[in-house]
Amino acid sequence: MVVLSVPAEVTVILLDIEGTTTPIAFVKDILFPYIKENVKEYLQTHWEEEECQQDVSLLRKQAEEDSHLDGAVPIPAASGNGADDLQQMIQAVVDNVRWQMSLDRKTTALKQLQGHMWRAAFAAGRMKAEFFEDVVPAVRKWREAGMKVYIYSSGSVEAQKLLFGHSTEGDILELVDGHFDTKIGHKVESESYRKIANSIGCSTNNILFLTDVTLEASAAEEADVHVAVVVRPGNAGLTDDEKTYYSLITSFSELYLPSST
Ligand SMILES: CSCCC(=O)C(=O)COP(=O)(O)O
Ligand SMILES: [Mg+2]
Repeated sequence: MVVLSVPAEVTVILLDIEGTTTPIAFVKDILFPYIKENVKEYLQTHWEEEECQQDVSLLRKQAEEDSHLDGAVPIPAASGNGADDLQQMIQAVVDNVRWQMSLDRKTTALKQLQGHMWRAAFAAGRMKAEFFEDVVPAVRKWREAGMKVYIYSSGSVEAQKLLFGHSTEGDILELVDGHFDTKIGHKVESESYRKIANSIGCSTNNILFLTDVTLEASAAEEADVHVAVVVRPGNAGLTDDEKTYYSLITSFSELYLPSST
């Protein structure tokens, strides 16, 4: 087995979710279709609720920022003109959500609504989150060795907690010391990793970030974070240069902590 030694200065392991702890297929074949199929009904049922209105406001703001993009779907402001107007607005939100999802956009607005929609499905036991089989044993071992374990995903913190709280391995939320999402910044921007270190109270070089996306690895590395690229079944392929440049792991069990036995 290939072994990757974790530098002695590392005290925090920061984990991506999709493609790292969790198969991309679970996200693409279960989580995302649930949104596409249920978004209209969800909006119709919850429209009057404060939380839903906040989600729509954020989506409308995002739609304004996206107005220059090809195929962007605007969300009109409410005119208060009856049921037809409401149905048109709901349809605009549905079209906007589907358009963003067709591009796999990671906007905070989209991720916030998705998190709220998954809440009911997880709570009702209609979904259980999948984790690769090496994840839970490795995370337990790292924590026993004194490491802190944090999550940084484009999925909202609320969605992250749903996944860890309702997994095929049971409730594994207690294995995580904290969560970050795009509210701290986008994963392809190095400033986000400096802010994460600051929020945890450590230096960036105390962090090892595991991700499947080399653009994220590159941004983290620019901030002096240690990185390893995770190669899982179903992940996007890497170029030869990426394979040479980055430390690669195919399982969390390949990480060797000098402090552990
Ligand atoms: C944690 S919620 C489900 C996944 C998701 O919506 C997503 O965008 C995953 O992005 P990641 O940064 O974990 O690759
Ligand atoms: Mg990922």
